[in-house]
Amino acid sequence: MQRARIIYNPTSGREVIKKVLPDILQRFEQSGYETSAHATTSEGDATEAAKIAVARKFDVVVAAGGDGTINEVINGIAEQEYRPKLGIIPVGTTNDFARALCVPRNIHKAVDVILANYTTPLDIGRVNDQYFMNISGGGKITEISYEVPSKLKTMIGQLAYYLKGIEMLPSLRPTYVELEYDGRLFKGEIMLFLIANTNSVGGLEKLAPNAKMDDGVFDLMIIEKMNIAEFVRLATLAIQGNHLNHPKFIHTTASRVKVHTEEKMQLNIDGEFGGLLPGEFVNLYRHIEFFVPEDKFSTESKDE
Ligand SMILES: Nc1ncnc2c1ncn2[C@@H]1O[C@H](COP(=O)(O)OP(=O)(O)OP(=O)(O)O)[C@@H](O)[C@H]1O
Repeated sequence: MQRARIIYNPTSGREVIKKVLPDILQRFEQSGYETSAHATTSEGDATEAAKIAVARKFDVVVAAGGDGTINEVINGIAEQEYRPKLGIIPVGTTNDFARALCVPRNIHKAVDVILANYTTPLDIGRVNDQYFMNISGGGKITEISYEVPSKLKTMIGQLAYYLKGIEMLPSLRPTYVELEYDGRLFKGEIMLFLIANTNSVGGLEKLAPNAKMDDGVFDLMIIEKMNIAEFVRLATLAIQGNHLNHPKFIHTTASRVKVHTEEKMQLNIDGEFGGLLPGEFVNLYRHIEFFVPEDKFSTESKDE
């Protein structure tokens, strides 16, 4: 019998997961899984719970929460030799991973995806000793999201990020960086750089429209020094997907990126604070098997 471990964050999003957990457990049991659940207690606990699930050789781990929880679970699995298959139940404030994986935000439909039992191996990013699924980056603007208190996030959701973003804009300033990527070099002042593994970044689905999760490369985006008015204009273009030809927007792909900075620059990993740069980003090719909807993924992966 297959064994599944559900790691859920009871505080994610609007705290709905707690109420539906018995139903979810029952659905897994009815599908033939022996299932147990772990409620996370604090920051980092999902990583520990995932490591324990690996040690106990669970066949399937399900991460139920927002992007923060899913990132923590990935951090518990990615460095291990035995890696259970990973399912996602998105119940967070931001669910960029789920969007990238085409996993529905309806809890029962997300469970349907897992129980349909179709998986595909996807790339995972590593920077220094941390892992990310969606996006990493640095620059003054990326220091926004984790300054939003989590209470506020639960109350007003996504809007909190935008309000905080607007408030932070005047403090946006360029930083000098040196970026070495697949043997090439960029030197200069930038507003921010982003290293994306998926095309779903902070709800901007057209930011890296061609990013694929199983090609072994990141989309590297560099926004060169500009004034705030220009930056706001570029951000507006990005929402519509019309930013790619902007003269100060550099867009390329790379499987390895090394970043050096002279002044302190914070690293953002999947929307959370990830320590300070320098850093080396490595794409781990098709590293974890994810449950995904077959109709959205099967043709894509068969071609390659
Ligand atoms: N019991 C808990 N109480 C408080 N915080 C917790 C608890 N369990 C986990 N956390 C922390 O909450 C953080 C945010 O959770 P999560 O990402 O699941 O939800 P969210 O904040 O609603 O959504 P998102 O991160 O997508 O915005 C996690 O990174 C984790 O460190």
